[in-house]
Amino acid sequence: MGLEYVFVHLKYTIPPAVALTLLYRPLLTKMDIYKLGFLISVAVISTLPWDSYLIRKNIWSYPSHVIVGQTFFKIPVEEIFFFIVQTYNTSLFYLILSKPTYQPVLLTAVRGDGHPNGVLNPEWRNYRVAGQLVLVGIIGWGWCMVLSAGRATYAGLIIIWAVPFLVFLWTLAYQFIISLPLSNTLAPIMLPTVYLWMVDTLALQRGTWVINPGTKMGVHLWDGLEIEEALFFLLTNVVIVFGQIAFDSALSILSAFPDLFPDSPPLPSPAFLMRASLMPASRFDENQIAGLREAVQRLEKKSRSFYVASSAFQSQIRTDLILLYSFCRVADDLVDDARNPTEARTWIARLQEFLERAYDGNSEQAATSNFIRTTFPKETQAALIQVPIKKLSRQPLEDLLRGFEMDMCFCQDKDGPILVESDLDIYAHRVAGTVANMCLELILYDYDTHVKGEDRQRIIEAGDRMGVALQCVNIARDIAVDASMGRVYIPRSWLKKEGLSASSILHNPHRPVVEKLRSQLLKKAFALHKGAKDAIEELPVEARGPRRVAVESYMEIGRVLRREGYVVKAGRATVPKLRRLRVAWKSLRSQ
Ligand SMILES: CC(C)=CCC/C(C)=C/CC/C(C)=C/CC/C(C)=C/[C@@H]1[C@@H](COP(=O)(O)OP(=O)(O)O)[C@]1(C)CC/C=C(\C)CC/C=C(\C)CCC=C(C)C
Repeated sequence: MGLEYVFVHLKYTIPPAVALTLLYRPLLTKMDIYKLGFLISVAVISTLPWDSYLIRKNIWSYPSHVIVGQTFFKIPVEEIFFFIVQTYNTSLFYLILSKPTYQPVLLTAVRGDGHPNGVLNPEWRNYRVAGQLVLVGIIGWGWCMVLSAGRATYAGLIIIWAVPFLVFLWTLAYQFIISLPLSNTLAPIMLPTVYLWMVDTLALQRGTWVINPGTKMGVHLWDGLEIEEALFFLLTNVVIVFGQIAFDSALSILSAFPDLFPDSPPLPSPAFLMRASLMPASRFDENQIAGLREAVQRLEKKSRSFYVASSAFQSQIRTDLILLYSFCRVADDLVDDARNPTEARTWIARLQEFLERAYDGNSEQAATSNFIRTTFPKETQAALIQVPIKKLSRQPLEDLLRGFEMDMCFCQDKDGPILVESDLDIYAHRVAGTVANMCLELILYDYDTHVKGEDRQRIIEAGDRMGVALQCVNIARDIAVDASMGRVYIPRSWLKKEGLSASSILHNPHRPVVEKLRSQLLKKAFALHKGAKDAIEELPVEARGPRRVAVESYMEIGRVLRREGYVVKAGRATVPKLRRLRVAWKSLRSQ
């Protein structure tokens, strides 16, 4: 009995596992644990018979003085632990590096000749087949090596065992494997591979495991690293990363095409995921994918805070929040960017009609889509068609439109609708409390939580107050921008106390006393934030960190505004990128 192999783990595989776990822990979701558990089980089950065969055939061996002696099917327990820890570490690399990527937009609808809706991206079919042919060719080559029963045997055995998994995973997820950035594919493969190559070099040199000279080629990648070992670690890491990608591809299909899978559960079974993966790409709705792309671009362009926050959410809720953002943004912009008050009112009336149709149980979805296509500008249509209306109640959307109507009052009356602080509360509730309400509805729906009755009401009310807090920060930030649009959201009663009127702000929004009013708005915002933030901890555990990121990234604008000499871009105080990332990280870690 020996502890040599145990020390390899204690020194080289467990420390990175601990470090990666600590790094990823704030973002770890039930779905990640499910994915990890599934892939580790597959790795162990599929490797056991192969490894056992290799040991029985004496292709590799473990001297008895380096292992503790406990074996399963002749495989030392340390070796079985290796399958687990390697799959775990490489998977965590992938999870960390792929987090910023919003994957559903990488799906591509593919149709060939003879499809009733016409040909679309036919070259993708060639990519799939070409990949399959190359991989099957490699398997054939591996068989020849094995059949030669000579020095290429071990290399051949590695190939005929690992590459069939790759054919399968390529077939399921070739679109993602091709389209994901290299930081999500090549990096999580190569970083652990090169590291394991170095560990393997040490282990072979120390004789922790030994390869039979008769079945290896004797070629070294570098001094001390047999080419077979290099190939083994490379291929196994490719299988692990492709396995993760195939999982994500299925989840993306589920979140991008809810109509194809209306019964999708929050944690779909492997069979359900397989059904999604095997959905032919000819059935993907390219308009839906284009709509998602538009929505993400809109979010990235218009709100850095919510864009950063969105990457902390997992697949389904991330998609729904992005679509909700897109709808709110488009509706707000239609009204704000109208050329005159009549046009703005027309947009509000049309949005109202959209709501009536969307919530009318007798109205066909196709008829609503048709109404949108004939009534709204092209670039806004997808945002309206794709808003996850089935998961949202009607009242907050109605109230949001009433909030936009309040904005219209500035056109009739220079003093506007915000006379006293309670008017500010009503306005902020309508344009932001409602948004918080809808975000919470989506979270509670997507995580399938059973928060009901008083508990649900308490969370929704806290969300409303948090929305009002965020809106106060928004108003404090935009005093000058709003004034340029003829709007003053600071209550007249506050202005009066400073001897001012709405006109004086419109005339000069940079006068020194404005800083005092800005502080007053921020004081209100932070008081509301303080009273509401604890309710975030009552949300489903995986939504807490990301929700904190969304709220805190926005409140950070308020913190920046409280400091003297803040940086202003396009008339607005901004939070520098590094600081935004620091806030996101801190919010994720605080429990
Ligand atoms: C992570 C992610 C993708 C989140 C999306 C959130 C979302 C749907 C935001 C919609 C934003 C929007 C365009 C609304 C229209 C009305 C409006 C302008 C509201 C103001 C937003 C600020 O956006 P921006 O700075 O881009 O606005 P302007 O350039 O000035 O036009 C608001 C300040 C409202 C934002 C309010 C929220 C997102 C609510 C957040 C609070 C919660 C979810 C509640 C937290 C939970 C508890 C239990 C306390």
